[in-house]
Amino acid sequence: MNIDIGNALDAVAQPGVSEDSLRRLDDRVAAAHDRIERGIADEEFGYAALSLPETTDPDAIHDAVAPLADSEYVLTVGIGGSALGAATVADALGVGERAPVLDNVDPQSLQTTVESLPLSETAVHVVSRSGTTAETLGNFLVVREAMADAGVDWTDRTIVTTGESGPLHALADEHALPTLSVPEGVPGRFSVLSPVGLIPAAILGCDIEAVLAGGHAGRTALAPSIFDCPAYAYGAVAVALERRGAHVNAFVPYAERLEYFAEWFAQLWAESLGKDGMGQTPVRALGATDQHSQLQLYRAGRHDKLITLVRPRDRSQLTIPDTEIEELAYLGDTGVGELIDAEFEATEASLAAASQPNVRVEIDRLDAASLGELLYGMEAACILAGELLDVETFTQPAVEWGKRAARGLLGDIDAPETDAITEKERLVVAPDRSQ
Ligand SMILES: O=P(O)(O)OC[C@H]1O[C@H](O)[C@H](O)[C@@H](O)[C@@H]1O
Repeated sequence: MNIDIGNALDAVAQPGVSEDSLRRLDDRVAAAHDRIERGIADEEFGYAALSLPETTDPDAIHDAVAPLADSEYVLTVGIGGSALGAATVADALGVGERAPVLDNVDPQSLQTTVESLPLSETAVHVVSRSGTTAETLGNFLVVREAMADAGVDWTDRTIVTTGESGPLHALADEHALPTLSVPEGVPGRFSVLSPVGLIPAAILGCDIEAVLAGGHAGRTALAPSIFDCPAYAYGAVAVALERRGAHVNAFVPYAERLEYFAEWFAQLWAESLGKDGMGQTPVRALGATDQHSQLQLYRAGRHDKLITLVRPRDRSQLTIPDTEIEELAYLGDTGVGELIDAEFEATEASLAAASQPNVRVEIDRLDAASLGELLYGMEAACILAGELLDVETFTQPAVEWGKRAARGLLGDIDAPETDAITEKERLVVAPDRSQ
């Protein structure tokens, strides 16, 4: 993974960061790097995520999924960090269509998804670190019943990834389901390089060892200076720009198969850094599609954004055929990859010409190893950003508040947070239907 931060410098961008400020920030990055290395060595909560490329055992994953190797589809049932990683990996490796995800509780789409799957050829991967998340368990109970109704033995087709205890763990024990652990000390949004993110890809025959090898390359690339370490360069520049007014981070991959990656990044950035009145708001976009919609704002709107442009350097070859239409002659014999790269470079230049800060992130190609490296790099960038902002990167109390309020409303727990729902201020405006 390479990062080009040239278009974030104050010589180009407004807001921008001077090279002098970057050099000053580098001292803090060196201290943060020491802190992170200590956290990794001591397997501290959160920091332990950065050792996953070494601690995740791909053989244990292969053994656990072996009984499900005949599956055409893998349905992941989870939410947030327990779903986005699996979807991101499967999508990026080209098996996304065979790896649907239930990460919401919309009755209509739940029903449509379940009805559309050949349940006897579908593996179900239920993931919940806590084992208590209402959306996940509710969805799973619906899927389980649909399987039973279709005459499919759900216990033969279900694999569970969860914490060391909790209701999901108890259910897995009771039915002797193959079970893997969400690694100790790793919050869901940092767990992609573990069974949480790798199981669907493994069932569908992808090279999970290569994903982990890419993560390992990211691990060995960590270094105490932003001028030597792409992941830290990204995290540090994002923080420096946020301090100067870039409160939004628009993450724009120029590869369809990285669309889910932008979703995964959004959770990582928002849940980890959105604290103490700080944190960039992540926005998801897709190049080149969203050039034809959002780019207007990114170029001519407020100077409150960092635009992160992501692309693979090598792409598969596909040529646009020659045409007899004279006005389109320039397209004939051009690679589709060349076209999207031209769009990428034009967008980057157009943002710079309008002094809008942007950063280029490049991977070699969209394969398992580069994906692992990119995932790891963004996690390290986020942890570094958390250190520089001095926030609690690995907790999410604001999310937990809402979870407790909802469970209280459903009568599961006695949660004081639930009172806020009944005490909500109301000023309802409805159409006047009296005439
Ligand atoms: O894995 P679970 O315990 O089911 O949690 C699933 C998700 O729940 C919450 O929304 C948290 O904020 C997420 O970080 C977490 O990934």
